[in-house]
Amino acid sequence: MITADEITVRYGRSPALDRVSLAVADGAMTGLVGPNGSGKSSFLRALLGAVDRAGGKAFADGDELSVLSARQRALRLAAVAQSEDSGNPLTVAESVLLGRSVHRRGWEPYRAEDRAAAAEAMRATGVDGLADKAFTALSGGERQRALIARALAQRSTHLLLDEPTNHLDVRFQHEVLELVRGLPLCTVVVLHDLNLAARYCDEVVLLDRGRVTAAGKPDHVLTPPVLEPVYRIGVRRFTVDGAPHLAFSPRGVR
Ligand SMILES: Nc1ncnc2c1ncn2[C@@H]1O[C@H](COP(=O)(O)OP(=O)(O)OP(=O)(O)O)[C@@H](O)[C@H]1O
Repeated sequence: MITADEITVRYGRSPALDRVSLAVADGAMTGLVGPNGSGKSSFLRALLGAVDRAGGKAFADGDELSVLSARQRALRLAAVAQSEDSGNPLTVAESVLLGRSVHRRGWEPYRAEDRAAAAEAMRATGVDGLADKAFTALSGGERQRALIARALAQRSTHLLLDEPTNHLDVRFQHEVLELVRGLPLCTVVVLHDLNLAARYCDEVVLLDRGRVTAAGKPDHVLTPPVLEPVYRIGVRRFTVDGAPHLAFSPRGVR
């Protein structure tokens, strides 16, 4: 379980996140949505300890994240950031195996179970056919799937994904989220595509200018009256396959 309690992040004087609280249950997937610059990535960075918090606390399974060592934190949280280093000189298989580093002590060689976990993660994300290809030679979508494979190979109990569907074609967008939703993990996923959030997330948290504007089931959060003032665009809502489906109209803003 992830619990964030009034997290505040500042870059300089202005707060990028202002007392943001949320809870994600085991096995559940929470979507973090909101306009550009609303603080979504900053929230993930605050959980990961990649930015200093100006206030608040964050817990994974009851343990305060800021007091854990980097290794202890990595055993709990696996992450895929928005843009990851593209200068990686490794093959896909080697890159995915890096997710197992946290399970090794010092310079110990990888064990059979590390290779098995990496192979399973590559199969699950459909990059097993690319195992020997250089990471730098991958397309944007292939690279994204390899990064997700690396995070899955880590076998942490919680997963943080920053726009994991970026660069993915429509089929893989759905496949990746279907896959992630089916994992018995506690997942926070930043999504720009509100229709993907509606379909795959158990809960949605809407951020606006660093604050939580709405939170709850997609059905309750992803409504025209909630979304229109935040995104300042007209929103119409339909139902497709039992999930809310939104259409946007720049001229329709109320
Ligand atoms: N390293 C930084 N230094 C200064 N300001 C920053 C830094 N990183 C983010 N910000 C600012 O903090 C605010 C929140 O940024 P953040 O990247 O968390 O938003 P976001 O919701 O993830 O945006 P996007 O949807 O565009 O990725 C923005 O105003 C941004 O300009």
